[in-house]
Amino acid sequence: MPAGDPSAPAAHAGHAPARVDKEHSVRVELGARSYDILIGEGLIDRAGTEVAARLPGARVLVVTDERVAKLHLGRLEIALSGAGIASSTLVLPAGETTKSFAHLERSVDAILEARLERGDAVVALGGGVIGDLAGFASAVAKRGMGFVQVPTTLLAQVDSSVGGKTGINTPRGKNLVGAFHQPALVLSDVATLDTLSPREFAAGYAEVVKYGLIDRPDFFDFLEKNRAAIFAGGPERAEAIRISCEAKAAVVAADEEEHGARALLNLGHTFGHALERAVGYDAARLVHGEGVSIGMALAHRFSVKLGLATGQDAGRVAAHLRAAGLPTEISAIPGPAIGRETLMEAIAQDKKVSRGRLTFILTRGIGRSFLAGGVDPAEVEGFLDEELSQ
Ligand SMILES: NC(=O)c1ccc[n+]([C@@H]2O[C@H](COP(=O)([O-])OP(=O)(O)OC[C@H]3O[C@@H](n4cnc5c(N)ncnc54)[C@H](O)[C@@H]3O)[C@@H](O)[C@H]2O)c1
Ligand SMILES: O=C(O)C(=O)C[C@@H](O)[C@H](O)[C@H](O)COP(=O)(O)O
Ligand SMILES: [Zn+2]
Repeated sequence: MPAGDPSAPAAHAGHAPARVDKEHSVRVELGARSYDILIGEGLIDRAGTEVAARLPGARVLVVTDERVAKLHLGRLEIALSGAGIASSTLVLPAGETTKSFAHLERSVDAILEARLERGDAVVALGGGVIGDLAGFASAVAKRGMGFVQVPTTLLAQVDSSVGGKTGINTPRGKNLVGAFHQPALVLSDVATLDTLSPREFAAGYAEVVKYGLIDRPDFFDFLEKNRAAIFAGGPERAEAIRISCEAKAAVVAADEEEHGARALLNLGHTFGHALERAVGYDAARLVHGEGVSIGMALAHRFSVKLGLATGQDAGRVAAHLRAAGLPTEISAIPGPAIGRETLMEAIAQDKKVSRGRLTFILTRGIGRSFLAGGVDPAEVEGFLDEELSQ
């Protein structure tokens, strides 16, 4: 259940992480816009040479948040200047509420103030909030300029830094304003995860589990066997990041702008995004990965209710998420109770709604998720009433 300050630093699981002896590289195949995802220890120190190799001559604006700036910005700035890259920096407040029009305006203004040209680049150093916001700023400033992701949360390393979805929230819903804009490089320094709070590490793990639940049952088995090692920072952590990136890269390569199969990556998000909006994006109550965890548990239980999946599979999924310290019930969210109408209103704004009809990602079992269009709102309401009465 969500509890405590999501940004309180602590070494998760209290273990000294084993060093990863191997780097991984995953390619996102998008023709002329293909790019590498580099995964390994200490990669931030190589950021200057890796950026210069892909964007020769570019100057950069680094966008980060206050927490990440204190922990990891210095090394990035040294790496950039060491490679002869001129940089300026914008430091924004940490947290989901930074994905706003106000901070988009600040970010674009910083790009213009630095007199960056279209061939220059924005470098996002941080979690998914900074990646989504800075990526969107780089998509709209000068109608699109260079963009590099240096993700520092597990969630960003396995999901948000890959695939080019950028955007901001509005009070009416999550990510309702945005653009597809692919990075030129994703540089995932897994050592940055050592400073992440246990709560934020667990939140990112929900998106890792998601890939197993979509269509990789073997990966779900791997996660069941290796969860403790992943949380302790062993080599299995980088392995799980690599497999997650491979899974996402394959989906994105097949359907970059979500005309079909990419929507499977939204497993758990129809409910999850509605919950995030319902709490006003208040991280003290719920962060994105926790919303996805509850949403995936709900999607499995909803599938059981519709006669599609077995209670045994839904139970196995919820048990794994709970063992990782993640919430699986709406009632686990602290604070005032959330009403069915609030959730239905948010669900009606979901971007997968087509001609007024709801689309959910449902499942026939672990690793057997599918897109279900035309879901009856009355079925959803009945299901939510059951869930909210518990
Ligand atoms: N674009 C996509 O495809 C995509 C995919 C998944 C999620 N998202 C979005 O990503 C966002 C969530 O991202 P997130 O979970 O990374 O949240 P976040 O960016 O808010 O980061 C979580 C917290 O961790 C702190 N932090 C970041 N790196 C740290 C580090 N190395 N050490 C210590 N603290 C650190 C941040 O300051 C913040 O307080 C949501 O807005 C979600 O909608 C986007
Ligand atoms: O990359 C995708 O596609 C995803 O759906 C990944 C999700 O984990 C992520 O939260 C994404 O931002 C959701 O996108 P949205 O289109 O539902 O806003
Ligand atoms: Zn997500």
